[in-house]
Amino acid sequence: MVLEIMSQRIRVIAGNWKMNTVLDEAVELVNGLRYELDEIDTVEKIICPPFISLAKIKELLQGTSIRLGAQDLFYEDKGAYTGEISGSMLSDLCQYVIVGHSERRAYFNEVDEIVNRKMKAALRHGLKPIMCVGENLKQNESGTSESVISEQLRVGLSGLTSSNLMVAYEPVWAIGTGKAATGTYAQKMMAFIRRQIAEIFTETAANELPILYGGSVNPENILEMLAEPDIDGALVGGASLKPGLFLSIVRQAAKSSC
Ligand SMILES: O=C(CO)COP(=O)(O)O
Repeated sequence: MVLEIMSQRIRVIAGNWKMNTVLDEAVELVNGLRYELDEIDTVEKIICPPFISLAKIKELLQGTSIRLGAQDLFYEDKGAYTGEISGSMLSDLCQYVIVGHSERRAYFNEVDEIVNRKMKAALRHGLKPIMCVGENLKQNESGTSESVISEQLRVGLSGLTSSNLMVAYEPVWAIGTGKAATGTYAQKMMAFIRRQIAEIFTETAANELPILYGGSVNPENILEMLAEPDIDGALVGGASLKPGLFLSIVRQAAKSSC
């Protein structure tokens, strides 16, 4: 029964380029990836470049199976919010948007209430949000990981009219450190996340919703992650900037598809 439900979820590998690549470099990176990535059809492949490259990359990806995502959005639709980018601006450029990444929570004071407003804005504009949750090192060491994540989910997902989204579990201590969580630990946390989602939405929604692991994912550890029943894919940072590494991760994910 569990296996049957699992097989209904798709494999997803998303690349979060963060604040890397000027336009020319972004074009070069996409050109180095798109033909080979396009051929892999059992994985949902998403790249999330900086805002300024989205329009150009949209053109380069036209007619391919590679999806485009933004790294953030603002919760208002338009107006006097200097520097911000709204869901309405993104909706004809990309299909996905990362919301509540731990770097935004840490450096830009994005509290759960803001994450929630951004989730609503994304859904309002037909974008599929990838909502990030995860504990930091201190919370991990003090044994409060589950309560931290539970609160992030409860507030972040409150009042949503749709569960057409993904969740990324990214333990902050594993991001950019080269120290990925073990598959066993990530599975434990992600099974917990799925149970929380069942309570917030429904059992069916929880079974259908892809949950991705993020934090030092590379070609060496991707299979360990994907062998776990509640890990449907990965949100990849550093390794998504290297075409060879990203392709290797996606290829392995394709082989591990049910
Ligand atoms: O933050 C991440 C993806 O959103 C993970 O980054 P790294 O893969 O570089 O650890």
